[in-house]
Amino acid sequence: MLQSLQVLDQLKARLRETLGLLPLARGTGPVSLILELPHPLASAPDLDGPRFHFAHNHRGDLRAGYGIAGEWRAQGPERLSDLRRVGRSLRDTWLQYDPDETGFSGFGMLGFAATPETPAASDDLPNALLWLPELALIAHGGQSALVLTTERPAARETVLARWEDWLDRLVPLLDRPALDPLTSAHLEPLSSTPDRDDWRTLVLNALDEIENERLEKVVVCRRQRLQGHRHFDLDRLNAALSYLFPSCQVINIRRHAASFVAATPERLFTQRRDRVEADALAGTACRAEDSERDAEITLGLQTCEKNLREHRVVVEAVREALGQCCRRLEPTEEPRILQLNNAQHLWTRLRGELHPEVDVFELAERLHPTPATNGQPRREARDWLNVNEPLERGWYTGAAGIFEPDLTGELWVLLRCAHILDRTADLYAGAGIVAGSDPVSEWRETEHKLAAMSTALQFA
Ligand SMILES: C=C(O[C@@H]1C=C(C(=O)O)C=C[C@H]1O)C(=O)O
Repeated sequence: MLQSLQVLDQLKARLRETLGLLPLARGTGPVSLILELPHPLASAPDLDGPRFHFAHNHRGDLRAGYGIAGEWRAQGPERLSDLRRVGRSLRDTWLQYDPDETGFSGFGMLGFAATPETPAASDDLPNALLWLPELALIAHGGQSALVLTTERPAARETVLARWEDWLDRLVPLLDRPALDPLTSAHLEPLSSTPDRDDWRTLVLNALDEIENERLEKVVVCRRQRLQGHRHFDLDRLNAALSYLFPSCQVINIRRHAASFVAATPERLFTQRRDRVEADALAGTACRAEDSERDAEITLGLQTCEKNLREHRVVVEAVREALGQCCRRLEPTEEPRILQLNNAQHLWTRLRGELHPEVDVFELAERLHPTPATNGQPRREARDWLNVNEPLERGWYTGAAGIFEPDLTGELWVLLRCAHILDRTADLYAGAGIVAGSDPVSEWRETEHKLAAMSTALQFA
């Protein structure tokens, strides 16, 4: 506590010293002040109000945003080009002040629902959202910083008061001891949409489309509602997900009362300058406790014609999409295996060098949705799902991530996720259907995928 009070005093002093550098009264557009934190940051605390949180345990990366310095919403087929226009004007006007020479800059969140037409499920999450937080935390490579952002023009005294208030709320929580674990809780399974029988019909209908060559692959999904006996604690849930899924991106987005949470293994893409890397992840098998059995399952996945076909469809589509915005593509490697504690997947990484001016909005437009979560051909699969899937996906199979002021960044496919309010969690999972798929094993596959979130929820 004493330590955090000292840090608070130091940061406030640094804020007063450096605020004068910022041209708050001149021009328009955001301005960010980046202040180094004296200690490494292991987690980002929750504060009341809107927040987003991205944490990747294996990489040691953490980005969190609180409050709203700016936000832009869009919906419909032009949603990403509409947000791109906003992004471009941000790029031209967003000023960065990094007096501690951390090398970090301000950042924002870009996220969107599975389809451009999906109405917002409630006012929790709009269809597509570009969000600049007022306060942000970043930890990377053993270094951490805090970023304060405001729109210009702004009065110096008002900005100082607001930013000091953020520091008062956040800094005392930074060296809070880790939470003691709770006993694991029983979760009551409520309804599944579709239920088992309707799932069978849905998969058989999809197989008909495939047999009649109208579709090559389609990904169908279900929603499982779970009820806990205590309110789910989002900090504990983040910690449990990061521990159980250290190679996944743990995402937590809250605008109002409800939270959207995911621990996703699938990156839509990472863009750094003119380099891009994207994941093709499709083809799934379970894990086994016994290591010999587990190795057999892995081998089975690597040699299963149905899974390899399902995977190839995604690799080809991602490669084609990247080909439209890359001047050079690296040769495609053989699929490897991505192992999670509840499932293993066929995984291919694709890399390329982008044409100038390509940004996260264009990459998102070209790559999303991949056939890993939608199907092939893209348009036909989406139309078929619009008519046949008995639920709104909302942000499940949409994408979310971080964008930098130069409009590069990284987006993740929103899988292994739940929409959480108080004691109720709606979990989502899907499975790719290709010729040879079987409704019973595809249902089982969704159970394994749902287990990612339900296991962590027991400790939240
Ligand atoms: C659709 C989901 O996962 C996707 C589908 C996969 C498959 O069908 O094998 C594997 C990974 C993901 O791309 C999900 O987790 O809900």
